[in-house]
Amino acid sequence: MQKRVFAFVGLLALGTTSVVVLLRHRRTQRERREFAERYAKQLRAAREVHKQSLLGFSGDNVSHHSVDVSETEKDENGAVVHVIYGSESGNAEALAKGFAISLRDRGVQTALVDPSRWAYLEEYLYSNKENVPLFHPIKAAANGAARAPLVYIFIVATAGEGEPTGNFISLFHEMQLAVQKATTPTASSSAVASAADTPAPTATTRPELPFKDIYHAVFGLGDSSYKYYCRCATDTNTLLKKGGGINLHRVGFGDARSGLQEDVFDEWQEQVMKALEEKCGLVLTTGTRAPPKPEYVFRYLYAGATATPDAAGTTTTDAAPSSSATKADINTTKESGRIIAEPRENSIQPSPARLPFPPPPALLEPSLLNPARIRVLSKVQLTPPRDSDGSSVYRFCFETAGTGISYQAGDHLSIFPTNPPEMVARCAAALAIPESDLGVPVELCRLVPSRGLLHNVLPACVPLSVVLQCYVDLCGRPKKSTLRVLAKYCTAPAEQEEFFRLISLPAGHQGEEAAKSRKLRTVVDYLEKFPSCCCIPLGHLIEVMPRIQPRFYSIASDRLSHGTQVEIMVRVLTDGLASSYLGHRVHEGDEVFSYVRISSFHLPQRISEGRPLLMIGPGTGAAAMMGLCYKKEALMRKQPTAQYGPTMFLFGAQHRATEYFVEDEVRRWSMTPEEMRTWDAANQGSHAGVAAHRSKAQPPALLPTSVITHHDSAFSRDQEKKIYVTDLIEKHKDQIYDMLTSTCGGGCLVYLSGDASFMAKDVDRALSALLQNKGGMTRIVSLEFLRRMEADHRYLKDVY
Ligand SMILES: Cc1cc2nc3c(=O)[nH]c(=O)nc-3n(C[C@H](O)[C@H](O)[C@H](O)COP(=O)(O)O)c2cc1C
Repeated sequence: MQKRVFAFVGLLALGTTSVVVLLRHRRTQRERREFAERYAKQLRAAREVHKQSLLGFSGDNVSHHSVDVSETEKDENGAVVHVIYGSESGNAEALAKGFAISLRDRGVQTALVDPSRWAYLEEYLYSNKENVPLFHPIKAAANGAARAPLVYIFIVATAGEGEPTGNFISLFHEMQLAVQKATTPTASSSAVASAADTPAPTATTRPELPFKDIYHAVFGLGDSSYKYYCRCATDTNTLLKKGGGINLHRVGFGDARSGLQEDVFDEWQEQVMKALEEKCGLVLTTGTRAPPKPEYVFRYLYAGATATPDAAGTTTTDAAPSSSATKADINTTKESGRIIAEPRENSIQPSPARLPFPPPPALLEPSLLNPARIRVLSKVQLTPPRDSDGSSVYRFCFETAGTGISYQAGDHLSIFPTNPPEMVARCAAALAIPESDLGVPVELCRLVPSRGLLHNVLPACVPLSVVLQCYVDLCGRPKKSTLRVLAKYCTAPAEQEEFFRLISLPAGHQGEEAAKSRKLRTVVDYLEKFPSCCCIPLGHLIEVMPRIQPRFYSIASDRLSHGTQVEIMVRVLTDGLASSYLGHRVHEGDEVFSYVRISSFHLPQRISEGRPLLMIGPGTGAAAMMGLCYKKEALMRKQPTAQYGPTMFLFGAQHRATEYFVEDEVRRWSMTPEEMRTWDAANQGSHAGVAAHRSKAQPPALLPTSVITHHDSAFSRDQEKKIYVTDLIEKHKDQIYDMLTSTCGGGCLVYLSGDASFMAKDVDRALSALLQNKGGMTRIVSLEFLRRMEADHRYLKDVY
C-alpha cells in the first residue's frame, strides 16, 4: 500500500513538473517571438524617424558621413558594392576602408560594413528568415523592385586557431546556417556544419541557394606561420560558392609575415575592379585625387573654462582642421549645425579619470578593450647589448593583484605601448596643433543612424595629447591606405606628384628610396617631407591612422609559483615602438596597460606516470619554458609521490658568455633533489628558487626527481662552425626518439617556442629526419606522425 502511495505521489510530482516545464518553455518561446517582433518593429520605426530627420538637415553632409547603414539603405536599388571586413587588430579594416575609398573615388556607390554593427544583419536576424535570403536587401526583396547587381567583397583576417574574427563570427555563422539550410533541408538549424563538411544538396528538395545572383570576392589576411593560414578567407569563399554565389576573382592571400600584405592586396583590388566592370557591368570612372570624405565625426569637447560647451549638443560633421580647431571651429559648428543627435549635455563631459582605457567591468577579466593597469615590480637587464644589433634581453616582473588578471604558464601577457613624447611633439608641430588644444578632450564618432546617436569609436574620451600618445601608431611603418589619403590632401602639385610616386613603388623599392633621400619610416616623416598635406583635418588623420596594438609576450612564470606576479622576458631592440617603450620609458614602479591572452601552450595537470616532456626554446623562446618548469616544480611539490618522466630542455643563443640568460634557473632545476634543497637554503630569496620559497611546506619538501632531467645548449657563434638547437636534436637523437615514441602517461609532450620564420620550420624538419633515421619511417609517415601529435595537442608551438 505504502509503495503504491509513493508511486502515486512520485508520478504526480513528475507530471506536475513536466507540465510546469512545458508551460514555461512555451511562455519563453512566446516571449522571445514577441520580443523579436517588437524589436524588428522598433528598428524599422527608428530607421524611418531617422531618415525623416536626415531629410531635415543639409542632406549632403549627412549622407557622406553616414557610415555603414545609411549607405546601405540609400542604395537599395542601386549597384552597391558592400565591402565587409572581419578584423581583430585593424589590418583588414584598414584595407577594407582603403578599398571602399577607391571604389567611391571611381564612382561606385559603396558601403563599408563592420558586420558586428550592421543594421541590415540585425534586421535579418529578427526577420522571418524563411522568406528573406541573406544578403538580399530586405526592403528591395519585399517590394519586388528590380535589383541591380549585388556585390559583396569580404576582407577577412583569421584569428584564434583558424577562426573568424570577433566582429565577423556572427555573420559567418549566419552564412553557414543559410548554406546548411539550403543544402540539407532536414538538418536542424542548431547543428552548425563547418564549411568543409556541409553535405551535398539533394536536387528534389533543395530550396533556393542563399547567395544566388550574388557577386563576391574574398581577400584573406593571415600569417603563414600559423597552422590554419587564412582559413577564414578560404572557408568564407567555400560558403559563398556552395551558396550559389558568382565568384568575381580568386581568393587573395595577404601574409602578415612577408611584409607585402598591402602590395598583394593592391594587385588583387585592381583585378576585382576590372572584374566589376567586366562581369557586373559596372562603370568605373578613372578616379580623382580629391580627398575622400571622412567616415567619422571628430569633435572637441570643451568643458569648463576653455570654451562653453554647446548646450544643445550640436556637433560638427567636418573634422576640425588641425590648425584652427579651437573656438573658431565651435562657431562654425554652431552655424552649420548639421547633425543634432539629441540634447546631450551629459555626453560632452570628458571622462573624469582621463585614462586611455576604461577599467574592466567588475568580475570580468581584463581584455583588449578593457585592459588592466599593472605595476612594474622589477626590471632586470639579463644580457648586455649585442654587437650585431644593440639589442638586449630584460626580465620584467609585474604585480597584478586586484586587477582580475589570472593566468597560467604558457599564456601571453599583452602590453600596450605608447608613442614617445618626442614623436607626439613632432606630429603636433607638423600639423600645427596649438599647445592649448592638446589638453582638450576629443571624440571620434560613428553615427548610429537608427538611434540618431554619435558613438565615440576611440576607447575613451581623452585629451588630444593622449589620443596622439596612446591610440594612433605614430612609429610604425605607415599603411599605404593612410598615405594615399594624405597624398590626396597635398595642395602643392609637385609634392603630390612625388608623394604618389613614392606610394606606387613596390615595398622593397620604397625602402631604397627612403634611404636615398631621407628616411621615410613613419607617417610623421611623410608629414614633415610633404608639408602641404598637413591641411588634412585632424579627425580624418586620426581616423585613417592605424591604432597602436598591444604586443604579446610569453609568460615566464606560473600562478602556482608566482601568485599574482607575472614575469616576461623581452628582447629590447634599438628601435620599434614596444621595445623603446619597455626598454627606455618603463621603469620600476610604473604602471602599464595589459591583459592576458589565454593560449593552449599549457602543461596539463597530468604530467606523472612517466610522461616525457621535450622543451625546445632558443632565445627568448626560453621564457615560455621557464613558465612551464616553474609550473612543473610547483606540481611536483604538490604531488611528490607521483612518478615523473624525463624532461629535456634545449636552449640556443649566439654566445654562452653573454646570452645564456636562463642559466641559473636551468642549473637549479637540473640539480638532484638534495642538491637543490641545499642550494635553496643557501640562496634564500634567489630569483630561481621562487617556487621553493613560496612552497607551503617550510622547509620545502624534497622533490621526487630533478625538474629538468636532461639539458643542452647550442651557442651558434662561439666556434667556427655554427650550431643550433636542430644540431642538438641530432646529437640526442636516441633519447629524443625514445621520448617521442613513449606511451607513458599519455605520450610525450613537445613544446617549441621562439622564432617562427626559420627556427620552428628547421625543428620540424629535424624531428622528421630523426623519425626517419631512427624509426625507419618514410618522410610522409614521419610528417603524419608529427601532424598527429599536433592534432592531439602533444606538439605545442608558441612561435612568433
Ligand atoms: C591571436 C592570433 C591568432 C591568429 N591566428 C591565425 C591563424 O590561425 N591563421 C592565420 O593565417 N593567421 C592568424 N593570425 C594572423 C592574423 O590573421 C594577421 O596578423 C592579420 O594581419 C590580422 O589582421 P587584423 O589586424 O585585421 O586582425 C593570428 C593573429 C593573432 C594575433
